[in-house]
Amino acid sequence: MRAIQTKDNSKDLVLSTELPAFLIADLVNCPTLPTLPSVAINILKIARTEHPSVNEYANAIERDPALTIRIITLANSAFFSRSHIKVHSCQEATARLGLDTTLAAVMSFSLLQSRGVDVHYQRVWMRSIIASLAARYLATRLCPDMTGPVFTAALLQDIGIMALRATYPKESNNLYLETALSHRQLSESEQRLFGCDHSQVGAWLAAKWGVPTPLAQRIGDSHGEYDITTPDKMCVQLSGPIADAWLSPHPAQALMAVVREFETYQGAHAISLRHLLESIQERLPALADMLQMTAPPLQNNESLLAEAQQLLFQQTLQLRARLDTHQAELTSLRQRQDELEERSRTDMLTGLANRSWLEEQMHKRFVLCQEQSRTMSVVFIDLDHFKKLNDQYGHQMGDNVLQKFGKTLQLLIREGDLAGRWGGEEFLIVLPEEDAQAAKVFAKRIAEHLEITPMAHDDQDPIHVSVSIGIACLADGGFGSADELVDAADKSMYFIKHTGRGGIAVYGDRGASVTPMND
Ligand SMILES: Nc1nc2c(ncn2[C@@H]2O[C@H](COP(=O)(O)OP(=O)(O)OP(=O)(O)O)[C@@H](O)[C@H]2O)c(=O)[nH]1
Repeated sequence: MRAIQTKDNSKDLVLSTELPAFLIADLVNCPTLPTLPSVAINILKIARTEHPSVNEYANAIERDPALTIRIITLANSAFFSRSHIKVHSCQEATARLGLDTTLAAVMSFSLLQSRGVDVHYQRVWMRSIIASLAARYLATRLCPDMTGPVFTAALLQDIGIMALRATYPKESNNLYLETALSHRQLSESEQRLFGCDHSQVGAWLAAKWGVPTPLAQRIGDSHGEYDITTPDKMCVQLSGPIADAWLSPHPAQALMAVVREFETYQGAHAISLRHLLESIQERLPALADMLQMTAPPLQNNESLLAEAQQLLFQQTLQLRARLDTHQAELTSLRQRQDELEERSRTDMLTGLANRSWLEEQMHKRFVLCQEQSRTMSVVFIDLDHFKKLNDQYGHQMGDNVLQKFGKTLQLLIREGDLAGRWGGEEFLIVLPEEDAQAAKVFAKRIAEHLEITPMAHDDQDPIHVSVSIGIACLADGGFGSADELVDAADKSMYFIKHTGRGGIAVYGDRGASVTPMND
């Protein structure tokens, strides 16, 4: 890649556009590369001087009578003439048009005259003409001081296509005659074929002709990301898509896309789309005429805008509907995840916490108690003679008993307690902040409840179960882990099993605290 050096010695600017070396070599060696007639070259020379004047421009133009007539006609057209006062000399015309617009008019007229206008050039130039009108309108709203330079850059933004067509006629034939390609797609295809697109080639060509560097730079910047920090650059960048929309077979849709792009620009409120379209409409015939082109049929701005607005509205509705669907999907995904998490913590038969969740919680609570010097008690419960119950009434009845017992525990615990199924017919309850005595009171309540409440019925006959309960309190022993605490409660429970079942034992306080249920 090579940076482009300009001949612009009046300002120390270097064009920040780069072209691949092979492309520069091909362009330089191309015998049919677009050139400018001497009148245009002279005007460019004047443009590069420190203080170009209207007189100097007019003198240079007057050497070409055909060009002079065109410039005067343009100055008298509705485009530039608000009053009905006609200008008659090239000097008056140049003064009315301004130096930038005169330069743009001279260059585009010269280029079109030297090339002849085939169908493709007709299309490209019509785009440029519409773009220049759009850019001019935008500039009057966003950067009024830059109206002239913006207009000129927009009009010349596609000259790179002329250079690429001349240098690569074979490749260009397929590329540029493909009318279905959008300008953005065209630019992408050029990138693939030539390593850069026509905006950069245009900047190179302009620099080679000796146009002032800022103008060449604006041509080079006409594509790419919108730069909202430099309104003059953005006016040229936006002008292309507006022209594309104007020329599109579906202008409303294309215009809607432009509106969307507008919305991202904070100065957009200063722009009325209706006025923009009206301004293009009003000025297009005169400019097209000056360049001996046929302007496309007039648009019905009212219905175009109405259609674009309708489409925008529909699109917004569709977007909202899609958002709602996404939101609903997200909510149901979250619900599903919550359900899955809940399931992974729950014992399916009883609905209590399962063993793994109990162990995890025990571990966490144990560490917390140790850090904060707090206590907790663990109550280990085993249903007595459960095998016999299964044998006598069947496994299903055994399940019913376990379920009912689970519900009973849930009923009897307090908020903050944690009840779970340790496995089979074994249950564990964690009582935070409770000492052994309080845990024993709780255990007794369970036992008493079981005495009066059957856990199932066989026909009409109530089925009662008794339980063996072991208790361990963190404060009562030197427990090194949550497992050791559970183990202690388990051992106490086994003590009851071995001494006849249906009782409560507290770890570390054996003998004295073995409590039969009917105590
Ligand atoms: N219905 C049913 N039975 C279960 C379930 N899980 C374990 N059991 C049964 O519970 C019984 C436990 O028997 P044991 O460990 O001998 O204990 P037990 O019969 O209660 O005797 P003790 O504990 O000494 O009073 C076994 O027969 C298991 O099959 C379950 O989910 N559903």
